[in-house]
Amino acid sequence: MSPLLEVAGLRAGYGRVPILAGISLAMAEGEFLGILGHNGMGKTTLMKTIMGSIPATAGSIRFAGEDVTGLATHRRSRLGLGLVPQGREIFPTLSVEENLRMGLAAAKREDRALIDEVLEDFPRLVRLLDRRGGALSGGEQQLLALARCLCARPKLILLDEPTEGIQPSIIEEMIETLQALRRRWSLSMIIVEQNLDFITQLSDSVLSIQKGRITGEVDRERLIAGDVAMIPA
Ligand SMILES: Nc1ncnc2c1ncn2[C@@H]1O[C@H](COP(=O)(O)OP(=O)(O)OP(=O)(O)O)[C@@H](O)[C@H]1O
Repeated sequence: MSPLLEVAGLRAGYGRVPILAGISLAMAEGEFLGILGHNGMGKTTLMKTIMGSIPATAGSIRFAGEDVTGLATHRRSRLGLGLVPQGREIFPTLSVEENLRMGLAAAKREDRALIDEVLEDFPRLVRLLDRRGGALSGGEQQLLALARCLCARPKLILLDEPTEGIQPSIIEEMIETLQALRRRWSLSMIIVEQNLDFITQLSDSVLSIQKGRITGEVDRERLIAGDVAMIPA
């Protein structure tokens, strides 16, 4: 079976500054792939280039059997790519419910029932539907960003540093939510993280990224042992 996502020789950067130096990776449908790397190694740039908000300067991105390298972001969304961005980017003055409606904009059909289905996996958000996004805790905002992304029914979610600045109790809840979503929906996910425990619990395999290159697969036993000496800063 062909991979759901296939990235080959991908290069991208900001102006004349190259950041991604030829990234290649492939993942199957249903897979949860972790990408581990320190600050500034190019994780967010990779997510944005796959999503299309940063143009690729070389290489290719194939998703769900199509070459999407030159496609606009909204067209990639329609094909089933979804991004939960670093820093969450929820709308602070809109209510939780309104934020979820914004997620419907990327959906194939704008249907309130899509929101209700998503909320079944987010009981904490059901209690907060009328609250302004800006009045939620960081962890609640992260759950909202994930739920908003799910409203568009993505096949592949790109989850960029979801644990950044979030209290441990909500990180546990996020792990449980993601595991439940995985069981209930046919989802694939790329999880970009620095949090070893989070990435280990959720990923089928983990790649390390350094200075815009994938430097290899991280050994699972060493990950579980918390031994990250092989990923120098
Ligand atoms: N808008 C921008 N303009 C210029 N350089 C940028 C821009 N955004 C990021 N960079 C640089 O690109 C490099 C990779 O950044 P990126 O955000 O992809 O890293 P990261 O691995 O996601 O790390 P972090 O966790 O700190 O976000 C860094 O050196 C960063 O300073």
